[in-house]
Amino acid sequence: MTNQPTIGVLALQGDVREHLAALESSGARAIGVRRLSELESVDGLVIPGGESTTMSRLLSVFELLEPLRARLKDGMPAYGSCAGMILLASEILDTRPDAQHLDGLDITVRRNAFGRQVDSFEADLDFTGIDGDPVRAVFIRAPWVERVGPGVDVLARVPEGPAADHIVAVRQGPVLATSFHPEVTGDGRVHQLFVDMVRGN
Ligand SMILES: NC(=O)CC[C@H](N)C(=O)O
Repeated sequence: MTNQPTIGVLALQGDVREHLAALESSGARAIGVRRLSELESVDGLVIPGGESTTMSRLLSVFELLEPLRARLKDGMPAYGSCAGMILLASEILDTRPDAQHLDGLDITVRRNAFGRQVDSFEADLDFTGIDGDPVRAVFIRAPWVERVGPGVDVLARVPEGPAADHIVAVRQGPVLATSFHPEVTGDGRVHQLFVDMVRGN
């Protein structure tokens, strides 16, 4: 890897373009990943928001599920946003029985967790590892994290309101996940954090 890492965005479904742009702004070379050769060529991978059960089905259809599990097991850096967080988890609550997951993070997530109170909302988060202003977080039918394993750092929680204290950002070694969508706010700091993680890997 040169100082400009190549970072893929899983491009089967979801808001791929926004992530590609945010990664490029953070100094990475960004490519969409739809096939095995593309997956093999990247130094790290973003799994975008979208719909986790659909994406899990498409991962099987495109024959990327096992290769992606293998790369994660091998230590490839990854960042999952919303549906991407769900896919990276080791356990998913409130999903379909046939939904697959990638086992890249030792966490239990609850899918559509905020939906019982409100589908979508925004909040300002204190985010460990990101200095300065709070991170404006946009949640869209988002999951939250109900359990973290021993090697997992909690980076952010909902600050107030009915869902206060629920975990919405975590990191385990080279794998980062957020319940929310930093690619839609124009604040590049979460992508910058991930690009720096890939550089440091
Ligand atoms: N914005 C999102 O990625 C929503 C995630 C979606 N609710 C799911 O279950 O996959």
